[in-house]
Amino acid sequence: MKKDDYIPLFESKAAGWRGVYWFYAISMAVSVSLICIHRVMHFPHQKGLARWAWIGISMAELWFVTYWIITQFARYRAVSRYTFKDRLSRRYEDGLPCVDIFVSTADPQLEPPLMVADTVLSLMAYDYPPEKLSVYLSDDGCSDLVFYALYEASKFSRVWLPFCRSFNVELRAPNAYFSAVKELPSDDPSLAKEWREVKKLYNEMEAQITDIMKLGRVPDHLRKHHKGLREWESGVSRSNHHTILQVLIDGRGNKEVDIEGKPLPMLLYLAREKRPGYAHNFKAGAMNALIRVSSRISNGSIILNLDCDHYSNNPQSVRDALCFFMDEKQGHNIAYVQHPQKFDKE
Ligand SMILES: O=c1ccn([C@@H]2O[C@H](COP(=O)(O)OP(=O)(O)O[C@H]3O[C@H](CO)[C@@H](O)[C@H](O)[C@H]3O)[C@@H](O)[C@H]2O)c(=O)[nH]1
Ligand SMILES: [Mn+2]
Repeated sequence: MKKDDYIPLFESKAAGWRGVYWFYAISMAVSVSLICIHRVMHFPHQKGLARWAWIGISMAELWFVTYWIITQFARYRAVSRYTFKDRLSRRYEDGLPCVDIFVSTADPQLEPPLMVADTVLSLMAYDYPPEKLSVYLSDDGCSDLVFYALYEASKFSRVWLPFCRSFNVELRAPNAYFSAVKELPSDDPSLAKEWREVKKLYNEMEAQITDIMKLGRVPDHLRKHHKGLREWESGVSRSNHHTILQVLIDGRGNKEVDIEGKPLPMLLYLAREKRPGYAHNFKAGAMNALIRVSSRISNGSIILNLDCDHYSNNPQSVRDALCFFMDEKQGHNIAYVQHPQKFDKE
């Protein structure tokens, strides 16, 4: 590409509402200056407690002002960023990089396995070539309940991914989708039929996972469903166990397909080895373990990291991030992209 031919994959524009920010910043700066003048004018000339109090108050104010100035560095030139995914697709659709997605969970009571399954499904359903996508779940709680939920999610993905694709579903976490779309979304008979079937299967999965949670264990008749559950037969406890690594969907060779015959992304479960007396370093330790494991399996050049309670509400998120990394001019300076977070109201 010649120098002048450069057409960016993203652009940054000054964020809106800058006038409000400058009004706030300037009025704050003026107020702070007035406080300083006031302090100097009221210096207590007599030694004693009043002077020490003056010194204490002035020091505290000085530190607050210093902290405030530092925080303004991140705010005074706020920008909004816009990506051009159509350009990304035109230039790189056949050469898109492999992406490894890391999700972490740590406690099936605090982070319900059904929620973990929803999050994982929203990631598997990204609008991205499935053979280039691998989803890894790290379970620091080392729970067979979580493993079973992931197994159910792997089965449900075979209908959920084609459904999202065919009807261009925006919210690809099934729970969020079915909470938002409570009635039949249109009178198109093919959509109506498929919607009912997919919702029925989702409700079955939900019931199955809710039942095992109530029971507190995976019952024997379900343990037969996946050989991975045998890993829990040898006295595994949360803080003392061997490594459990299970491939639920092996994306290699496009052997595993959805109900439309399209390949599925890879899906893996990892409970890293834990022994008493060793520091495991919480989420950071889990991410390190996933980097080591994924480097031997899919070794994607891009890593996307989410907590299990952060489902993806935009199927284009991976492509958005790639617009930053793959921009010919500015991409070399970018190592990290943070997506905005939204919080669902309870
Ligand atoms: O031993 C642990 C403890 C936690 N986690 C996971 O780490 C994530 C964050 O932990 P949590 O206790 O839920 O922290 P939050 O305050 O909810 O999360 C915020 O704060 C964390 C710590 O700064 C960041 O890592 C998160 O991305 C950020 O959303 C969750 O997915 C956990 O499952 C583990 O994998 N192993
Ligand atoms: Mn959390």
